Amino acid sequence: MSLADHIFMDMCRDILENGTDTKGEKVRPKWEDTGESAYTIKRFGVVNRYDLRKEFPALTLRKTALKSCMDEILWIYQKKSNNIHDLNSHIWDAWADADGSIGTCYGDVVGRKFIYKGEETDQMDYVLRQLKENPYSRRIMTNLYQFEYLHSGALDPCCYSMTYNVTKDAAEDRLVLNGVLNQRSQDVLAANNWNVCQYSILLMMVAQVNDMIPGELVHVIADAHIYDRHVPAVRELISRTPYAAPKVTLNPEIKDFYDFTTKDLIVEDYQAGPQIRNIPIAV
Ligand SMILES: Nc1nc(=O)c2c([nH]1)NC[C@@H]1CN(c3ccc(C(=O)N[C@@H](CCC(=O)O)C(=O)O)cc3)CN21
Ligand SMILES: O=c1ccn([C@H]2C[C@H](O)[C@@H](COP(=O)(O)O)O2)c(=O)[nH]1
Repeated sequence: MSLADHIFMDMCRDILENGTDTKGEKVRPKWEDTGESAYTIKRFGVVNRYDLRKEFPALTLRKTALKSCMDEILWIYQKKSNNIHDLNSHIWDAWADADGSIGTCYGDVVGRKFIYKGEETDQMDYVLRQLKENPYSRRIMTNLYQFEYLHSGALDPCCYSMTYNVTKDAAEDRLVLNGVLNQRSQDVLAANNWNVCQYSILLMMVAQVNDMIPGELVHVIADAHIYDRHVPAVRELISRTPYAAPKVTLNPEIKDFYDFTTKDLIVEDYQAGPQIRNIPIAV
């Protein structure tokens, strides 16, 4: 039985049993079909730890579209694009303008140039270089929450910072790459495991090109919520019996972060419960 399923089930039960309801309060998101406010049951300050050395944290209660979520993480951190035409899924369509742009958020912010110690770089190149040259630095992070660009982005980034931190596996005499993902807002049914798998794959890619072992992902969520329309689906989902975690690896031939494609993600033995079709997404 996968550990990630247990973490997910415990988090959902905690939100449903101990969370606070935003019903009747002033909230931003709406349901696209009726224009009604999309209320949630929310829990403040959820922290989940995943150890990639034990298993890949894909949910088995239902399948997470691992190639699609890798595609979105490559869109943001590798292609550094803000245009949905560079994305193979349709998850961002509702937020794009007529040209396909989601404005100054996500990939646009990752790719913005700045000068660091006299050289032009961007946030991802900074991380890759620091891990090579100075792996024990405690200053290795990306931060997408840039106040000057928020007004012209389609959505304020939800997963907004990733801090990379290196430890040592003394037995194997190799470095281990860990990460803290900070998320200000989490749609638990639509995107929790989606985001967890994305940043796990990102950690695996960055570890591989630095010859490190992918270690722990610590996911810190400020506002973990279940939308009102999602409650029956969540209750049904967490009543299911999980399977063992799948085996998820990367093509070991890839040595440059910019060479990874979704073809390099190898998913084996992914057994999961039935898909929940047509989850409504609050906009
Ligand atoms: N309310 C809300 N929830 C979100 O999760 C969310 C937003 N808004 N706004 C922007 C992005 C878009 N995100 C999404 C939207 C849809 C799926 C989704 O439907 N995923 C499907 C699979 C899609 C596929 O196969 O490509 C799933 O079953 O997980 C995932 C992330 C995450 N974000
Ligand atoms: O990667 C993502 C992107 C978005 N979300 C969810 C979290 C919220 O439900 C909405 C954003 O609404 P805000 O009012 O801006 O918080 O999108 C997610 O879970 N993961």
